[in-house]
Formats: sequence, C-alpha cells, structure tokens
Amino acid sequence: MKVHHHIRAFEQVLASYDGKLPLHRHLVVYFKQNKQMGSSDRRWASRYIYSYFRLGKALAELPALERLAIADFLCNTDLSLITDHIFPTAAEHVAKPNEEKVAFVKKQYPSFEIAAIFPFEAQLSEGIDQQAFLLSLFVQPNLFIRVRETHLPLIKARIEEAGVAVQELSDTTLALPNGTKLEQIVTDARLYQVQDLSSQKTGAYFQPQPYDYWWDCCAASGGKSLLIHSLEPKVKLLASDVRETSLGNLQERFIAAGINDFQKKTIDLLQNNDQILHHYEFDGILLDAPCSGAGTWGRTPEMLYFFEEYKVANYVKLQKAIAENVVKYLKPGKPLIYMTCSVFKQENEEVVNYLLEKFPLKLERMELIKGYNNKADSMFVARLIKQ
Ligand SMILES: C[S@@+](CC[C@H](N)C(=O)[O-])C[C@H]1O[C@@H](n2cnc3c(N)ncnc32)[C@H](O)[C@@H]1O
Repeated sequence: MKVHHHIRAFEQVLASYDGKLPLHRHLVVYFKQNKQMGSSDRRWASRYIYSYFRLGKALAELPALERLAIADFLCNTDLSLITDHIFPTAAEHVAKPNEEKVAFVKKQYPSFEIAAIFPFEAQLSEGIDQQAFLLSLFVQPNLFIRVRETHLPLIKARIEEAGVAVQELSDTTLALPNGTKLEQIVTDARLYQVQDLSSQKTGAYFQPQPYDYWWDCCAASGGKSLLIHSLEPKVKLLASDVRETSLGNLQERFIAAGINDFQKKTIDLLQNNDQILHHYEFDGILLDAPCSGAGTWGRTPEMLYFFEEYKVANYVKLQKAIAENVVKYLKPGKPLIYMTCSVFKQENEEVVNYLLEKFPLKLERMELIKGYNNKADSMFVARLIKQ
C-alpha cells in the first residue's frame, strides 16, 4: 500500500537527520545517496520532514508518526496519505483557517497547547503578537527579492510571463512563492538580490551619506552591505567577518552586482583588533549580530525543533562582546546599527539597554520588524548614536 511507502520514506529521512547541517543541505545529500527515490518521493519526504519540525516541541509525548499526521494537517491545506491514514477525522477540516484547525487538534488531543511549539521562557520582544507569531510557524515564508526601482516593471513582467504569482510590495520589493526557480526566469543575476522583506526594511535605519565610510562588521555573504550600497552607491565600505569563506561569497556577490570598490577583511571581533584597526574611524557601523535566529525559524523549522534555550545566554554574551569591540571605531555623532534576526527580548532590547548603560550611546529608535503577517522573517533593529 502506498501509505506504507510514505511512512517508510518519512521514518528513514527522520532517522538520517541529527540537526547539525541545515535541513535543506542535508536533504540534497540524502537524496543523492538515495537515488531510488523519484521526484514525487522526494517532494513528499521533504514536505513531511519540514511539517514535522514545524510542530516544534509540542506533543512531544506522542509517537513520531502521530505527531507527523497532526503537523502535516496543520501545515497544509491538502490531505496527505499519512494524515488520512493516522488522523482520518482531520480530513474534513484540512482546508479550514489555521485557528480552526488548531482548535480541532486541541479537541482531539487535549494536551495540545500551541504555546508548546515554541516553549521558551525567554520573553518575546515588545509588540509581538504571540498567537500570530506561533501560527506563522506553520507556514513556509515567501521568497523576497530586492530590485532597482527602474528594473522592477521588467522583472515583474518576466516573472508573470513564467506563470509565477508575484506581488509588488514596494518600488523595490517583490514577493514570490518559496521554491520559485528565479535563476531560470531572470538569468542576469545582477538584476536582483534575494533578501527577506524584514531584512530589506532594516535599511530605513541606515541613512548613509555620500562618501561616508561604513563598516559592516558581521558581513557574512554581504546581505546588509549590498543593501547599504543600493541606498547610497557612493558609500565607502569595509566588510568583515570571522569566517573567510563567507567573505569569499560576499566578494562574488559584489562582483556579480557590478560593485568593485569595497574592502574586505577577516576579523574576529572577540579579539583585540587595535593592531589592524587603530587608524580606522567610521561614519556608521552595521552590527548584524550572530543570534539564535528565532525570527527566521519559519524558514528553518529544524532549528526550532533542536534549539536549546541555554544558547540564548551564549548569544547575548557574544553580542555584547562584539558590540564592545566595535563602538570605539565609531566617530562621535554617528550611528551604530544593531540588528538581530531574533525575537527574544534578551538578544534585542536588553542588549540595547546594556549598550546604553555601558557606552556613550543614545538611542534614536528601535523596532522589532514583524514578518509574521507578511510571510516573512522577523528582525530587530536599533539606531544608536555615539555621543
Ligand atoms: C547574522 S550573520 C550576518 C548576516 C549578514 N549581515 C547578512 O546580511 O547576510 C552574523 C555573522 O556574524 C559572524 N560572527 C560570529 N562571530 C563573530 C566574531 N567573533 N567576529 C566577527 N564576526 C563574527 C558570523 O560569522 C556571521 O556571518
């Protein structure tokens, strides 16, 4: 029977995964090693394993298959063979709104609490609607791209011609269904950057001026560096990160975007860097800090499933230490932009409060940019001015 085939495929992929690699990378390797799986098998196995992790830590006492049947029901509007087999009473509710589906699960499984999906004691940042945030974890976020205002009509038209539902969210932002093979539709990679909606919105806090010298001190592969450059192409940039390989990707992305005038350096901000940086003074610093990533777990639900709360305190230590090491290179009157993709107050407002107490910084404004109503990530951003 086909359902047993589905069950076996799910159980095998679940057993193969230990949470160490990102799940999408693990699946690429797993499917390569399991060539007998056809495209339909791969699609179902991916759907099952992602849905399974979206249930986070809820109903942990149930056997994996029962949890999967519930999770797959909550995350999808069509019925899977496994849900139909294990949780048949759910069939008539599968296309209903999520609030109703949650209420239905609660009726069948009285121990089900939606808050148990994300059961951390650490508080959420100011302004987050906990219920809306939790429900958003059942939904895969969109793919967002940032484009030049002048290119937007052409790019949008091409995507529409390819039969893909595209939404125009601003003069420079388009939203597409996740999984869209954009590189096959818009073949010139210089015309767009993949960047989450909330991440794009942090740009409103940067306000660079022409010929300013900015430092993106946790640059990774350059998402924020490219954003600041698009806001002010005459900005001078130093991009650094502790990971050299990320800076290699950054360089490739910059060159692909036609940008050649930037510096990059491998710098560990937990060390004393006065030797390398003593003569540097910046007009602005972007500190997109390493964090729990809890605002992005809609994209990576495996992180939600495997996350252990003690790690929040470790990230906070790292965030404070990195901030301490960069503020001294900022000119007076100029901004430090502190950002995380976390929803935890400890990593956001509490780090900002610590910085305000410890350094001559003044808070201009801060915000938790909520992505959950737009099928996007959530990000925190604060603009602090050195006195
Ligand atoms: C949230 S990511 C940055 C994302 C990036 N700004 C973007 O927009 O794509 C945080 C980065 O901090 C870097 N990082 C972690 N510890 C660091 C350290 N001790 N010194 C410098 N960078 C560090 C990580 O390698 C990671 O690339």
